[in-house]
Amino acid sequence: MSMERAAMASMRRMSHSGQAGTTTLAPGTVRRTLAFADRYRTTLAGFLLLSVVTAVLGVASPVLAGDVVDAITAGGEAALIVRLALLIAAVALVDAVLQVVTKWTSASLGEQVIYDLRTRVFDHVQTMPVAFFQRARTGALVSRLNNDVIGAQSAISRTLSGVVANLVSLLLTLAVMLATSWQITLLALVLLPLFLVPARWVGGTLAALSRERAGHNAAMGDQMTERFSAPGATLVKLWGRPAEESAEFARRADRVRRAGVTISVRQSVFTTLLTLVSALALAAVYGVGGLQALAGGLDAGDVVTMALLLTRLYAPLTSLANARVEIMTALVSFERVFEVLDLRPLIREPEQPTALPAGPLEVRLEAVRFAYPSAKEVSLASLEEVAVLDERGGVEVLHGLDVTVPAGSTVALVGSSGAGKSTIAHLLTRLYDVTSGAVRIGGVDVRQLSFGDLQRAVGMVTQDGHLFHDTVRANLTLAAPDADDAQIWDAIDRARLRPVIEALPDGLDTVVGERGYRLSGGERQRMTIARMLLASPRVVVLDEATAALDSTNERAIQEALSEALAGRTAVVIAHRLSTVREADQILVVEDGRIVERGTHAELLACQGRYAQLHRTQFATGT
Ligand SMILES: Nc1ncnc2c1ncn2[C@@H]1O[C@H](COP(=O)(O)OP(=O)(O)OP(=O)(O)O)[C@@H](O)[C@H]1O
Repeated sequence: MSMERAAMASMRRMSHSGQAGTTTLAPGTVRRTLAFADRYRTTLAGFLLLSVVTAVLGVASPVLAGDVVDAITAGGEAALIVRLALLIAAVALVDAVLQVVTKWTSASLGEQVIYDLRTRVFDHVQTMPVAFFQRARTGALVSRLNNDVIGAQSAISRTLSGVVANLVSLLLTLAVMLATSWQITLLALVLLPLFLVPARWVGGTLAALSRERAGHNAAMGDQMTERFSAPGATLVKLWGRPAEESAEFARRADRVRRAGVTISVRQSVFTTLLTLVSALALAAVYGVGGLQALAGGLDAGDVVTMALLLTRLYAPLTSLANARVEIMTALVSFERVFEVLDLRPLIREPEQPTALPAGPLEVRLEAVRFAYPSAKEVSLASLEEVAVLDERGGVEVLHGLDVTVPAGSTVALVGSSGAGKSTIAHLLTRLYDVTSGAVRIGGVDVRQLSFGDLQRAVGMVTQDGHLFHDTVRANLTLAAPDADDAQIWDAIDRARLRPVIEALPDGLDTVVGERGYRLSGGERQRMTIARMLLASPRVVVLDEATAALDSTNERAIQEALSEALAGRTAVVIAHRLSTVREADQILVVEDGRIVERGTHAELLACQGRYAQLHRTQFATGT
């Protein structure tokens, strides 16, 4: 590698040195990183062996070149010169092959580390409770999976192996140089501070600048994802201040532009300086070496060898000078990955799950008390992008509920906003676990069920009817992947959706959802009903839409639901009078307690809270 290229490579490494700075690592990070690296020890050992062989070949070539010059000046035999030339060619050939093998080894190692970390983080994040996703910023989470994982692999594939390879190359070069001419070697080393001082200074300032640039880029990314999502863009159109949004974006883009120019200029000044210093050192080698050769203290070949070796001295030195910053940066990435892997999921699957009984299932809440978990229990400050986590939480929202929903019957939950109805629904589906008491399905505590059994037994239909950016078929068969077209159309018919799906450009294969074909609110709701019908759970938890639907939609949904709930145990957060009237039992929830229970007629007769709600909330219902 030429000195200039080495300097450039070293600069590139420095400008990537993002977050190191003065950061201190969590205790144990180094130990854990080494423990993690241990699984790659065979590949690492192979890589290091290759590095040693490459280093030996690297010094062999200058020594052989010197021998050629000596053979010429000594007026020696032609056969020796040919032999030496062939040897140089052989060294170059072996070196070329080893370069490819080394690249292959380090690339496989690096990609393997990325693969291992990525799949581990993804699998782990999937086990996190809903509360975690409600708090973490998606951008921060995605960055953890992308940037930090790549940063962490560089700790192993580049830094760990790079440091050793550079050290081997440096020591070998120095040894041969010292053996050839200790005076010239000392001279080359005296020039070293000229190399190292600017290298460290620029390394430090570039790291700070890169950090600042990364921060602004991340902020721009966040602004774009938030503002350019359909709901965000709508909000800005309706209420936002586009001029201020633009100014804010332009301010950040400008900072990125300025940081970019400064980084480039500093990099180029530094590279030029390095090239200059190495050229000066080369001049010194030729000058001092030439004079020594004239005085008979050195062969001409040694001068050539020294000059060639000098080009191999500074590259590993510059890399090693910045190794600390690089290692710290990579370790910080590792630490950030470990931080996510260390989060213990709040909702865990039992090791020995209990099986559910066959047939219709009773749902029972026994002395259920519940407080939403605090941020500390479910989240990380760095993923919420706040300095410290919100300490609040833990306030009890359900205060000792006892409810029994007999198998096959429907219970309607009514009450004012914030009373705790959705919270009850979350507990039935184990999006959260009770703080005390128990939720039992078919007599089994939900915490004793396997996730698969619980998911198959309890189906929740939510208000928002979220659809993935995928085909109608994929969205419907989410919980029933084996369903055939006949079953899918049957569910669509029962959800009163056939005309809607038939009118779509590609029928069942039309892409809907986030960026696909838009369905209306009522149509989306019927999609979720069709999904539930296909999955056919024995218990249905339903959060009725609060939004007023037009009468056709309303009737279609009502008919679909009545059919869907028939024969199943159902807990419905009711917003429509018709649902409430048809329920076998109505529970009035207020302030986390059940204040009244009975049928529609019974509750109206007692002229309490339900009667009041009936007059206000359900007055306009059908
Ligand atoms: N994720 C959460 N973290 C902390 N507190 C929450 C969370 N979700 C809801 N709460 C609080 O729990 C209480 C009950 O809320 P819940 O959503 O169960 O009410 P609701 O009866 O379903 O209301 P609505 O009819 O408006 O949907 C409220 O005080 C609410 O602020």
